[in-house]
Amino acid sequence: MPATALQLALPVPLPTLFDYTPPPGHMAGPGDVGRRLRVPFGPREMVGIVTGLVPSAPDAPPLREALGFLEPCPVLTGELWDSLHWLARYLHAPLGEVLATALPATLRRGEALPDIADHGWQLTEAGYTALPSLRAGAPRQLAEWLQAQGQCPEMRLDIAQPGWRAPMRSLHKRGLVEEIDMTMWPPVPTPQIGPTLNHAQQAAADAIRAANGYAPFLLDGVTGSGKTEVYLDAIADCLARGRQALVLVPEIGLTPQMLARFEQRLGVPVHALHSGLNDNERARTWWAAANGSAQVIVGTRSAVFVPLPNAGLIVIDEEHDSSYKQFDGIRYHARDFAIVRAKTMGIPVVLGSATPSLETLQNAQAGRYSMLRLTERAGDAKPPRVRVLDVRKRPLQAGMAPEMLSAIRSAIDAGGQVLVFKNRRGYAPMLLCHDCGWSAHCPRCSTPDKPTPMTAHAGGKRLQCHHCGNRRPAPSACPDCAGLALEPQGNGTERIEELLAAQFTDVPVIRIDRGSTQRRDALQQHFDTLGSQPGILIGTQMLAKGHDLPNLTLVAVVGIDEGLYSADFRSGEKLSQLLVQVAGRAGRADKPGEVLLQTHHPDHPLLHTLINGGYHAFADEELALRDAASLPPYAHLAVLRAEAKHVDAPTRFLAEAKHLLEGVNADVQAMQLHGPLPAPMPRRAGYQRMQLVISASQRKTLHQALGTVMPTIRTLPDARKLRWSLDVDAVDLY
Ligand SMILES: Nc1ncnc2c1ncn2[C@@H]1O[C@H](COP(=O)(O)OP(=O)(O)OP(=O)(O)O)[C@@H](O)[C@H]1O
Ligand SMILES: [Zn+2]
Repeated sequence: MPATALQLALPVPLPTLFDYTPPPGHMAGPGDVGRRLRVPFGPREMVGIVTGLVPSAPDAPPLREALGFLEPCPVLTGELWDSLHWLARYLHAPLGEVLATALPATLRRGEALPDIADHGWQLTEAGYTALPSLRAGAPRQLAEWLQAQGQCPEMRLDIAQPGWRAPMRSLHKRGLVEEIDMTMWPPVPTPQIGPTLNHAQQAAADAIRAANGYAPFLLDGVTGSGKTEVYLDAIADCLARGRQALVLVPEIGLTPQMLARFEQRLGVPVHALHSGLNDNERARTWWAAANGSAQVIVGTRSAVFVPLPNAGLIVIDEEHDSSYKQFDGIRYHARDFAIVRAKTMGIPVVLGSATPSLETLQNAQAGRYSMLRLTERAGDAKPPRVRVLDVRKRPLQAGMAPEMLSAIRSAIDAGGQVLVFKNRRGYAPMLLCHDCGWSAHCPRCSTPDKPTPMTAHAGGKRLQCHHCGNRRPAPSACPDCAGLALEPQGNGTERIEELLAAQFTDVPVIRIDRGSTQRRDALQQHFDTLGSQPGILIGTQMLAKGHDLPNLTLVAVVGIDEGLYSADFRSGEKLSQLLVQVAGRAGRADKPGEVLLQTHHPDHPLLHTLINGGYHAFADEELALRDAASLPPYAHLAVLRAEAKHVDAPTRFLAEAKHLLEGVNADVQAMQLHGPLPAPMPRRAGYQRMQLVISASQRKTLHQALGTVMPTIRTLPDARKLRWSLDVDAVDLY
C-alpha cells in the first residue's frame, strides 16, 4: 500500500501546496483535513492547514516529516472551508495566506485553542469590607459596579465597562477581587420590548422572516428610519429558530452602547469582535462561534471569517462603508464575502444603508436583491432641512462664514447641540512661507512634479504627513529664506476648535477625530461628557455615521469643496454618502434638524442633484454615467500595483504582466489594460508606485485572464524583489 502524505497550505506568498509525511506514529486520514499542523519549512518552523491527502510516490525524493498536529480536530471545516477556497480563487491569492487571514492571530501563530469556559470576576470578602474606604478612581468605580452585579463574566465587562482590565488588576493585587469560573451564563436581563414597528419597518421585517434559504435583501432606509429595529426583529426571529446570527458593522459603529442595546433587546449574550480586543479575546469569540455557543456575533470587517456551524442570518449594517474592504494583505471585501457565505449556507442576508453603494443598488435593480424601503424617519422625527450657504466673497474665520457662526449661536441658544463637520484633521493642511513661497512637503511622499504638503498640527508647531505618518517639529524660520513669516494655510478641525472654543466659552466644544480619539471608548466618553446639554462637536468623517444624538439640531458642513473635483471615479459617490450621512445626524428625535452646507460651488451639479432629489436621484444619474463610461458596477476591475525605491523595476514588472495578459487567448478580447502608469499618489514613504488597471465588462473574462497569468506573474524575476499586489474589485485607485 503506498504511503499517504499530507498536503498543506502554508502562509507564504506562493500559490502552491506543500507535501509532508505525517508526524511519527500518525496514519493520515480524511479527518486530518482542516487541522493545524506544525512543519519544518526551510530553516524555520511553520503552522499550516492540511488541505488534503496525496499518495507519496515511492520513487519521488523523500518528503520532510511533519512535527505534529496542534489539536485533535479540524479548526476549519464545512461551509467556511469551502468559502475560503472560493475566496482564494476569486482573489487569485495563495490559499495558505487566505486561510491564515481567516484564523485568529493566536491560532495562526500556533498557540493552543482558547479555553472558552467563561471566566468572570467577583468581589472577595476583603473587597466588600474595603470598598467604602477605597479612594475615588477607576478601581473604586469598578468595585462598586461589581458589588451591584455580584458575579460578572469577562464578556459582559467588555461591553459594560470598557477598559476594565487595568483597574481589575489593581484590585486583584490587593486581594479585593477574585477570578471565578462561570461555566453557566448568568441570565441576561429579561429582554426589553422595543418600539412598535411602524408600517414600513413591519413590512421589511415580515419579508425577512418569510425568507427561506438564500435571500439577499437591500434594506434601503433613510437616516433615522429605524433600520436597527428591523435588524433586531430579524435576529430575534433567527434566535427563536435556534440559529446563529452574524452582524457586521463599520469600525466606528461598534460602541459599548450598541452592544448593550443588542443584548438588552435580544436577551442573549452578544459576542463582540473588533480591533479593540486583544488576540486572546478575539480567538475566544471565534472559537465560541465555531462551537455554536456564541449565538450572536457582532463584529467589524474580519468578523466575516467566524465559523457559523448553525447560521440563520447575516446582517451588514452600513453596507456602503469603505471599512469593509481590506486594503493590504489579502484584499477581501467583507460585504461581498458575507454574501457569498450566505449563499453557500442558504440563509438570508440583509444589507442596510441610507446610502447604498452603487454596486448594491445595481444588484437590486437587476433583481438580484430584494429591495426593502424605509422612506421616512421613525417615530415623530422629521427629515432635516438643508440650506446651501454660498461663501464666495464672504469674510471667513477658520474657514467659516459669519452666517455659519450665527447659526451655531442660535442653535446653542435654543438649547441644541451642533455638529461641525470638516473632513480634515490637524490645524491646517499646509505650512507656507509668506515671504518666499516655500512650503513644507513630505520628503518621503513628494515627487518633483507632485509635492505632498505636510499637515500642520498643534497650532502650526508640528508637521505630519497624513500619507506616511512622517512627523517632525515645524521649523521656526523658513528653511529657504530664513524669514519668520511661516503661516499655516487653510483649515483643519484643530483650527476650527480653536476659533469655536474662543467664541463659545459658555458651552463645551469637543473635537472628535483620529487625533483626539485613539481609543475605542474615547468616542463614547466624548458623547458622555457632552450629555444632553447644549454644546459643539467638531469632527471628521468619524462622526458622520451611525450615531444617534437626540439633541443634535444643527449640522454645519464646513468645506467639502476638496471632494467635488477629485479625479477618482468614485469620489462623487463617496462625497454624496458622506454628506447624506452627516446630514442625517440632525433632528433625529423630537427637535427639528437643520443642515447648513457651506461651499464656494453652490451650483455644482452634484450638490444640486443631492439637495433637490436626494441620494437616489444622485445614484440614478451616477449609474447612468458609469454605464456609459463602462465603469463599475458595469465593468469589473482589478489593479496590479507595484512599488520600489526606484521606478524602473515596478514599471518593468507591470509591463511584463501586461504583455502576459495581452497574450491570453482571443475570447478575452473584451478586456482593457491601462498602464503601467504612476498611481494617482505616485510616491509614498519613499516608494515609487506604479499600477496596471485591468477591466472587463464580464467578470468571467477578468477572472479567466487573471487565472491564466497570475501563476506566471508570481514567478517573474521582479516579483520577488518588489512590493506588489493584486487588488480584485479595487475600491480605491490611489
Ligand atoms: N417604530 C419606531 N417607533 C419609534 N421610534 C423608533 C422606531 N424605530 C426606531 N425608532 C427610533 O428612531 C431612532 C433611529 O433609529 P435607528 O438608529 O435604528 O435608525 P437607522 O435607520 O439605523 O439610522 P442611521 O442610518 O441614520 O444610523 C432611534 O432612536 C430609534 O430608537
Ligand atoms: Zn509622507
